[in-house]
Amino acid sequence: MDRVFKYISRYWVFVLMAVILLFIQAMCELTLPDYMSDIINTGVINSDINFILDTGKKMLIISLIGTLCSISVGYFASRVAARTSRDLRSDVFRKVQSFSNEEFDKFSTASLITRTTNDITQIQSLIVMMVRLLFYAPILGIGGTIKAVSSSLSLSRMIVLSLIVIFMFIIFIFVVAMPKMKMVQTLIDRLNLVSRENLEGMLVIRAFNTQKFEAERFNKANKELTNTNLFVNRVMTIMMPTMTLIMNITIVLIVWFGAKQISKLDIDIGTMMAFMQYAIQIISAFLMLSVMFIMIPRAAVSANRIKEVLDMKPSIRDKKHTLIYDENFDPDVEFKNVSFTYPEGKGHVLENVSFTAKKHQTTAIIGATGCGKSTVINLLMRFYDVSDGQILIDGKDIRDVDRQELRSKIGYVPQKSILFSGNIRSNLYYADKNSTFENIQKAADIAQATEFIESKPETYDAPIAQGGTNVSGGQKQRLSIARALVKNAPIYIFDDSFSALDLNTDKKLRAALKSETGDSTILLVAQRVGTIMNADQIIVLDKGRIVGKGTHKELMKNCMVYREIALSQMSKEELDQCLE
Ligand SMILES: Nc1ncnc2c1ncn2[C@@H]1O[C@H](COP(=O)(O)OP(=O)(O)OP(=O)(O)O)[C@@H](O)[C@H]1O
Repeated sequence: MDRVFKYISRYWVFVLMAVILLFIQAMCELTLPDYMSDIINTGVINSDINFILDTGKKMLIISLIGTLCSISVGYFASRVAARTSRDLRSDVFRKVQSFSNEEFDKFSTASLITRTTNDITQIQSLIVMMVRLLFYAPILGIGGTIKAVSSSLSLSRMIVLSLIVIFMFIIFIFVVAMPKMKMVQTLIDRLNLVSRENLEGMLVIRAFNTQKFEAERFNKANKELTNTNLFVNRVMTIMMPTMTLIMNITIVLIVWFGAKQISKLDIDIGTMMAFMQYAIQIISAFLMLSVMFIMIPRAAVSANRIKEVLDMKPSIRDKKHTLIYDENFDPDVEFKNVSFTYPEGKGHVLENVSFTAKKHQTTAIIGATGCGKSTVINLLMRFYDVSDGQILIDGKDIRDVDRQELRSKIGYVPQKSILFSGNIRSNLYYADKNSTFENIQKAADIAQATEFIESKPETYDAPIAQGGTNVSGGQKQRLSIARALVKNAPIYIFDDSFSALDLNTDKKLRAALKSETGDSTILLVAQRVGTIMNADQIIVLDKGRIVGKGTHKELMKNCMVYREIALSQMSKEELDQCLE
């Protein structure tokens, strides 16, 4: 919670205003019973209507001031809470953006969403309560106690008794409900996770007819959350009526003992009436504090979850003094004895990988699934850092270079094409918002996307749905290739980016790429031999090790793994034909 208090302290002026107003409000509340006592003792007993009306007017004005203060406090409390949660949300968002893949692997996406939304809402509700009650309740409670004791010490014992009972009851509630309250956020995480998987995997779920299984999975998560919430709410539901009951019993006891004292002429009726109101104020103050202290642990769990995100040190960070590439940038990429193990993984995924991808050349990487092709790309993009060895670009270790600078030199097409909601134009300008439309058109041309873009009535303004669900897999790939090409980067990475293209488009695209991006270094990961066989250099990976390096012809002669892959996809005659 201390982290949250730091955020709140930015708005100390509003908090101070609220505290001043709360003080005035509490003072107003505390003086009202005195006037009530005067009305009874002087006005009612002496049948003095004018006194009753005058005092009534004063009470009305005091009530009005109290109400105005209360409204203003509500305004300040909401302002502090809303601004604090806005700051928290943007800091969490910014932090998450700085995460490398390692941190994403640690927190699930569902959990990060719950932390940014639901957890911060919990804190926001607590802040509103805290600003309103944390100062008000003690002022009211202490003020009420002073007034009650000074009006009747003997009746004050009733209040002490009642507070002891309430205190024990609250401890009971605390012990019973707290463990469940703390579980709620984790259960929301779980429900989010199942919902996300269900919505994202809807097609697979339908294809495999697993709706029933998924419904059961969802119901289980939903039921657990509902039951926990129900339990907590039931406990909270019995809390208020029980408290009211205790308060009413206290009032009855005050009236009973008070009546006896009135008959003995120890106190007058007005004092007893005022005392009753003080008792209500003291008990209410106690109730307000208890409700707040019950809310605090749940919000503390949320605050802790947010702190975990904010305190997470990204495993990949730029060095204090980073290098910048100059205008003589040489886009040669060199892997020098690179080995890599995933943070949560066991054993090397890449072992002693060394090769150089030269400018003006296409370097292809091929190998069986899971052999480490995408890992090579992930390391080059610095989504992860190498465990051993070095990756050099322009002769500089990429760990010494500013990450933004590094990535500005690379046009990257990921294995899974990702488009953003908007339209085709906004997705292509995503790479460079200052690009010219001619450049955009050229990129679309190279990516073989022009034909399908222009077949749409809105052409470049054709809408793209969230996740690019309203275009085909091949069209999505072409748009994401075009987006990378808009950058006019000195290095291009295509991570299995042609897999959804038909062979003809694949061929045309590669030809256009070669003629238009001739000066760049191209790294091409592929599963299809047809896609890479004309590359200047082919790296063959097998279980994270390089087992072959050379041109298609050379590898067909001297690399068994490559030959097996090639022959499993095409006949020898076809392969020879393709090369001619
Ligand atoms: N985030 C991760 N954490 C732990 N292990 C991982 C992670 N990502 C990949 N791996 C493992 O690393 C190995 C190499 O994965 P990689 O994605 O590089 O293979 P690939 O050759 O690109 O496969 P494909 O052709 O199927 O895309 C695999 O065994 C995979 O299970």
